[in-house]
Amino acid sequence: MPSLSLHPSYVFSLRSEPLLPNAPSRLLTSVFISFTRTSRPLRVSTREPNFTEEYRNDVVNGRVAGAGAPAREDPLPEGLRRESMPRHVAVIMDGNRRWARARGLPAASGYEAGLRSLRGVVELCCRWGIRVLTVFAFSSDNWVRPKVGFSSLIFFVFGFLVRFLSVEVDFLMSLFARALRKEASNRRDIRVSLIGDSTKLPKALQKLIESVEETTKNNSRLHLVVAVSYSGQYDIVQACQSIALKVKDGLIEPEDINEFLIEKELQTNCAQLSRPDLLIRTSGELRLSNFFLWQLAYTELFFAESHWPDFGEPDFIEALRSFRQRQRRYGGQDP
Ligand SMILES: CC(C)=CCC/C(C)=C/CC/C(C)=C/COP(=O)(O)OP(=O)(O)O
Repeated sequence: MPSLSLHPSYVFSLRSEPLLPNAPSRLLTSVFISFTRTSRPLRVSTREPNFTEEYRNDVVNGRVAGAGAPAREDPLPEGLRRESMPRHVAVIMDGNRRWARARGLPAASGYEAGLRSLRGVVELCCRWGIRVLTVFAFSSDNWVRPKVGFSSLIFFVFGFLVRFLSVEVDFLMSLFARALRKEASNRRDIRVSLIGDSTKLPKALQKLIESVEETTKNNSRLHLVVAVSYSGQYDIVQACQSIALKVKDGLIEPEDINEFLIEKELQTNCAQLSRPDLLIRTSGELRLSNFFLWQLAYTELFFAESHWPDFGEPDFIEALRSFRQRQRRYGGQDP
């Protein structure tokens, strides 16, 4: 549960688990340590723009990453059809803390349960031929959440107030690191990418991300994209900054700026992502919370009541069945 950054290159995590199932008391059971350092430069896109009509044609003709049918798939559950499955599903994994709070557990237990849920959804995407899964794991706005400090450490060492420590940021970072390490060693056919302002992440995590992206870059069954320290506004701002620099350097004129150019500079385009076909948000909240703002222009939205740790196969099937009923017009005429 508590997690400390005692040195910029080291993330030191302690996790507590209940002694007995459903018991309110918690004892320490495990310790995780991670280290290394580096920084990751922002990648510059060289892809052609893909906006609305062009983009739709690209998807239909299989030119967008994640488009086209994969080779190995399970039969689909009743009510789903191969031709009406989304290629790219994006998820706002909301409700982890509420799930934990409802059980008298610390926030960290909610995130651990959320990670288990994510593993289940990744598995289902692989089985059902969904090619891209983007998960909103940590918003640029989440940095204001509690981070453990020295006083918390003292409390912790003396065994007091353990259940009141809310050290979400560092814990989440160590959870990402563990999950990434596991993914890199799994040797499944899954490509993992991260989008977001990686310069804000601990150096050890930046290094790990770089190596996982490199190790998995040729995998093709599923592209799992984790949005960390990401927000839709951040993405648009960094795209504008990049365009402004090009204007300043005389590479383009202000009149050249259009939707294609902006889209080209977005981090999603740099990661060679198609736009999401379906966005799922769990936990009953009906908002976008600064996730993909540009990219959701023609995305179908589905809001589930379950908290993310409870989101399982039946919920996913319900979302996909709902997606199947939608008539997508991309702002154009009826089909
Ligand atoms: C490797 C990897 C991607 C791990 C996934 C871990 C995970 C489930 C992260 C979710 C993070 C997050 C801020 C969710 C929002 O729920 P919340 O904390 O705001 O919950 P609340 O709405 O109940 O307060």
